[in-house]
Amino acid sequence: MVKKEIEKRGYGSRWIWVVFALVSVFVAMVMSSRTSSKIGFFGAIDRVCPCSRGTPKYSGMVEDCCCDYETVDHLNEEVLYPSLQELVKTPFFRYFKVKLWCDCPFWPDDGMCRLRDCSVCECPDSEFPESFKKPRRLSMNDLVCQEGKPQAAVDRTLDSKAFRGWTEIDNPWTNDDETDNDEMTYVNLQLNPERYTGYTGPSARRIWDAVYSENCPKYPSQESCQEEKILYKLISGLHSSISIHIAADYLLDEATNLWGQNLTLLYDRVLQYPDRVSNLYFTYLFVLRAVTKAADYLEQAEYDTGNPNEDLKTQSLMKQLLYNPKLQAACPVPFDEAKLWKGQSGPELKQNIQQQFRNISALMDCVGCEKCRLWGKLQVLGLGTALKILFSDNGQENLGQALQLQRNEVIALMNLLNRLSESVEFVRKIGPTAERIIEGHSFSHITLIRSWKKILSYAAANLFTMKTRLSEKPCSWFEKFPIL
Ligand SMILES: Cc1cc2nc3c(=O)[nH]c(=O)nc-3n(C[C@H](O)[C@H](O)[C@H](O)COP(=O)(O)OP(=O)(O)OC[C@H]3O[C@@H](n4cnc5c(N)ncnc54)[C@H](O)[C@@H]3O)c2cc1C
Repeated sequence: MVKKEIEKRGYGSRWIWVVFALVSVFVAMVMSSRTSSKIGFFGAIDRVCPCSRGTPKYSGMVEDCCCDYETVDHLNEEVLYPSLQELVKTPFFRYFKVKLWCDCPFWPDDGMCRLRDCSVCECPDSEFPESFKKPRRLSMNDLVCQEGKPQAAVDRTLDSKAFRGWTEIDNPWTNDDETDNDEMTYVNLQLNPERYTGYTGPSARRIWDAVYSENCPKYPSQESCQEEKILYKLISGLHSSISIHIAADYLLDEATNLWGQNLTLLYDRVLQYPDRVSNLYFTYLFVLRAVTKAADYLEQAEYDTGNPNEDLKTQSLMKQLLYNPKLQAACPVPFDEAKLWKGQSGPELKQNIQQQFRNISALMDCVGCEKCRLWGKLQVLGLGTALKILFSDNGQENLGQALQLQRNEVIALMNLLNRLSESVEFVRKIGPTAERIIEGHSFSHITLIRSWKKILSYAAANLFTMKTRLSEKPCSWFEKFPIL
């Protein structure tokens, strides 16, 4: 009788639909979580329709610059990125002179100072030609010193060419005394790519906190003047670039030594904060402006490493880059430095900010991972060189007369520009895909879980009402269950 009554009222078929709907939601959830675990950080790129790009997220002028996002992307992809990739491989640009000691002036009692002894492991002089100025080869002790992480140690192997020194003039924006001394070592940058090293936790956090809170006035604050904002943006842009390199070359599986891209990290640390992306573009244009401003100086510099063929190639690559017609036409003045340090307080402000930047430079000696210290020092010196180029003419017409650069500064400057160019290219190429995957992924998860929870609580609370409503004249599922 009951069965007949159910059939007469049509409950049977309707309940089947309810069960079917619930099972579908469940299956969809399972499928989604499976897909996402397969997606993980990688591999999902093929699933995303390349046509659904929509309008670019970043458009218009890069803040405080004279060039828009689309132009930067285009110029970087077409001109700068390929040229810089070639340039940094040349013998002149691949060796960087650096003091790798952990010689922190701010917190001498930090436990990481145990790194100091390990970082300067002296090797027998007979291992290297005289001209190498005491380079040091990686020893087993070095590995022990990198907080147990071999990927954080710097490979000090050099090839058989060294170069002649340039003038040695101190950079007022940086802390290090760049003159040659026993503490300096030459590093082949090509053997030490900037990538994931496993350096994380309180030691890394302490450096960034010190950089931001102690040296960079908090931003955005209303009182911040233009120059202070610029210092903040330079540091933030550099920080974004470091994070992007970590994401682009990440140790996915330590057991199998598998390296690849970590899109979640890219999203979590950079992409989800549009200001960090725009600060990257700002820093890139700032450094590019310094390079183009010093074009005449850089063109005439001596790129002599004792290898005439390679040195000619370096000179020619530099010229191609500095006087590229596309660059000159599309973005002739990427950043206008003339508007800074104006007014009565200009000179004092400049001195203060110079001191702040010197502190940031000194903080690089506190970085508790050798490879991070290497790239941190190189890039801060690169920024210091850009600042020196942009702000050392004091309004003089002829920059060439006021400017004198060290070889190491030029190496740091061009390698920094290359790092930033790689980051801009990575964001352009991978950014939209990473955003779609991560945002779509979390959206589908959250939406499905919420729907599922709502259905269960709705069903529990309204079982009786639901039964009554189902017995009414059928209508659309959406009218019956507005929560869907
Ligand atoms: C000089 C230096 C070089 C390093 N180089 C490497 C390296 O080559 N390889 C490697 O694996 N690790 C490197 N590290 C460590 C790395 O930068 C991170 O500190 C580490 O991976 C831990 O990351 P986190 O998630 O705690 O956030 P962190 O990147 O440490 O950021 C700390 C805090 O700074 C803020 N922040 C983050 N990014 C920005 C930004 N772009 N602008 C403004 N604020 C920001 C956020 O509030 C964040 O919580 C380096 C660290 C330093 C200080």
